Amino acid sequence: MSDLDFSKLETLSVSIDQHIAHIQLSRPEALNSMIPIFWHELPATVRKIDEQSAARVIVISSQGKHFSAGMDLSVFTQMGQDFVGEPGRRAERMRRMVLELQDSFNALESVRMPVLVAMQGGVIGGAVDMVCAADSRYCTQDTFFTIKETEIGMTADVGTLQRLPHLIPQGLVRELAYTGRNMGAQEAKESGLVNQVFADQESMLAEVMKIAAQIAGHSPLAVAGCKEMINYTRDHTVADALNYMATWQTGMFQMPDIQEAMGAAKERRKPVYQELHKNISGMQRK
Ligand SMILES: CC(C)(COP(=O)([O-])OP(=O)(O)OC[C@H]1O[C@@H](n2cnc3c(N)ncnc32)[C@H](O)[C@@H]1OP(=O)(O)O)[C@@H](O)C(=O)NCCC(=O)NCCSC(=O)C[C@@H](O)C[N+](C)(C)C
Repeated sequence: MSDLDFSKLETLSVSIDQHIAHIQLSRPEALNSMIPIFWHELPATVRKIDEQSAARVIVISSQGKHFSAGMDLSVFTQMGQDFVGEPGRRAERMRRMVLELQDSFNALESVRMPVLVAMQGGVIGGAVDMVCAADSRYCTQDTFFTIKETEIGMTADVGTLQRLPHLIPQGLVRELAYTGRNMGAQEAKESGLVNQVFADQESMLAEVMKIAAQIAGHSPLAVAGCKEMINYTRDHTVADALNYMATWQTGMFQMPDIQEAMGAAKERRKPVYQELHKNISGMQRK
C-alpha cells in the first residue's frame, strides 16, 4: 500500500505538519459510519504515515456531530446476503473476515508512534473498538460511548472486549457490554477511559495538538520504545516485560539522541532528532 494517495481517500482526510499527522474521519453526512473501504483505508494510512512520513505522533478526530456511528448499517444487510453456502466454509470465511477487521485497528497499536483520539458526539459500536486501540483518548462534554453490538444481537468482535478491560474497571466493562447503555463523557473521565473532557471540539483539538507537539518534540526512538514497552507489559508478566526491556535497551540505548537532548537543554534550543528508519530498500510492503 506504499502507493496510497492521501488525496484520494474516500473516508479519511490526512494532513501532516510539524511531525504531527492528523487523520480525520471525513464522512460527516453519514455520521462517519464505517463502510467496507474504511477498514482498508485506516490501516493503510497509518502504515504509510509510519513508513514514509516524518510524523512522530498521530491525532485522529472526526468531522460533524458524531465521532462515528460504528459499522454502516448497510454492511449488515450485505453480510446477510453474502453468508451463504456450506456451513464449514462459510464459518471459515467469517473467521477470516473478523481477523481482517481486527487487523485494521491493530494497526493503531502496532504503529511505532503514539495515537491520540479526539472525540465528539456518539462513539458507537465499531468506533469503541477503534478508540480502545489508541494510546490516549480525549472527548467533548457531549460525547457518549455505546457498546451497541449486544443490542443489535451480536458480540462486539474487533477489540472492545479485549482492550477495554485494560482501560476501565472490569465490572463497568461488563455492565456496558451486557446492557449496551450509553456512557457519557464525565463517566468516561471518572473511569479513566478518557484523559480530559472539553467544552467543545475547538478547545479539545487545540489542547490535543499541544500534547501531540510535546510528543513530537522528543526523540522518536525514545517514544517508540515507551509505546513498545507499555504495549508489551500489558500482555505479559512484569518479569517478562523487564527481561524484554533489558534486551531492548541493549540495542536501542545509543548516545546520539541523549547527547542531542542534553546539548539542546544546555543551549536552550529545541533538540533536532533523526527520523526513525523508513522502509528498508527492496523490502517495501506492496
Ligand atoms: C448514531 C446515532 C447515535 C445518531 O443519532 P442522531 O439522533 O444524531 O441521528 P439519527 O436521526 O438517529 O440518525 C441520522 C441518520 O443516520 C442514520 N444512521 C445512524 N447510524 C447509522 C449507521 N451506523 N449506518 C448507517 N446509517 C446510520 C440513521 O438511520 C438516520 O438516517 P435517516 O436520516 O435516513 O433516517 C444513532 O443514529 C444510532 O445509535 N445509530 C445506530 C448505530 C448502530 O447501530 N451502529 C452499528 C453499531 S454495531 C457495530 O459497529 C458492529 C461492528 O463493530 C462489528 N463488526 C466489525 C463485525 C461489523
